[in-house]
Amino acid sequence: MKKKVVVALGHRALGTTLPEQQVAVKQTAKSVADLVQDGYQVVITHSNAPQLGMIHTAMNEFGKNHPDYTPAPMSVCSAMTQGYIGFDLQNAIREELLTRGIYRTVSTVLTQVTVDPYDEAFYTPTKVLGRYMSAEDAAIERKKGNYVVEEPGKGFRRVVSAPNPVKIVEMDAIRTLSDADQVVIACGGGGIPVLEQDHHLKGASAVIEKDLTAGKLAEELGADALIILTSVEKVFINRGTDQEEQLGEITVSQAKQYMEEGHFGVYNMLPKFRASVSFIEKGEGRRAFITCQESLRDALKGRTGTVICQD
Ligand SMILES: Nc1ncnc2c1ncn2[C@@H]1O[C@H](COP(=O)(O)OP(=O)(O)O)[C@@H](O)[C@H]1O
Ligand SMILES: NC(=O)OP(=O)(O)O
Repeated sequence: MKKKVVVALGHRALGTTLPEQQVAVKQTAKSVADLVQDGYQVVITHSNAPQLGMIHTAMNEFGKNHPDYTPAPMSVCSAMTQGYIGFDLQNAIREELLTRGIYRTVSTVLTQVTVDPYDEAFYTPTKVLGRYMSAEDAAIERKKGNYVVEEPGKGFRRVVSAPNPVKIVEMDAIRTLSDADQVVIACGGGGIPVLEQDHHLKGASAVIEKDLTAGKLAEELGADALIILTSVEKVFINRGTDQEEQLGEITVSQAKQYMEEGHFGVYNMLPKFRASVSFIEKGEGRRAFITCQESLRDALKGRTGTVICQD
């Protein structure tokens, strides 16, 4: 039976603007095609914060002078990011696979993920989003009930809540496509956050941390490995000090110890460890890889990357 992997793509794999994205996905497609060629079943998820900021600004600010252009809530903009990224990504992967003589359907599943309305995150928004604003624009946002933070010397930015993922609504569809050996892009941007209200799913004004959803997706699929592709070949402990050290293969217990000791950025590297540890602890023989695209094949052969495995 083929091994199944969930690949979480970070900012570098996508770029930010459309021209950047169209270049970046070509390289990303090579990494994904390598995995397919090496015999893995691949399910992909990806970041979306810069794209969400851009789309939200376009939908809600530039339309002000056009009464026919109505604003769109964060959840709708999140759905747009899945389409905007999925379109380029699935076509780049399809093209790369065809170039290698591999015929495989690649599709993007518009995915919703439920969140808990009482999640603590709704009381303390942390996810920074969108363009830098002037103090005047920031005051207008505050009047609308939105949160903003000041980045000294740069300006103000929106911050939204980042609740934990609870349930992947379209999980059966993702599993069915993956079991049919198709390449699936799902849960983009951590999934469109929704609140379950009986039969109704109400979009939430939030952004789910994509690494946490990637871990949940890998758990639900019973994947053999969670691969988090980011901007570093290996993760550091004591980063930025003269004690700095790169992490190679470590156990879950070691990972937990480093997390407690505060070696990882709270909003960037820590979620990758939280996702990895949770995924590994919920099944047998699972591994999590944190590395960059260039090192992926070597990491899977045990030559590089930060690899977390069972104790
Ligand atoms: N201990 C650490 N080792 C390596 N990078 C770290 C560490 N702590 C924080 N980081 C930061 O995390 C970044 C990767 O996280 P993030 O930007 O969220 O990535 P991505 O978009 O790839 O998911 C690195 O570029 C680095 O700046
Ligand atoms: N949704 C999400 O976590 O996006 P980023 O990785 O771009 O922050």
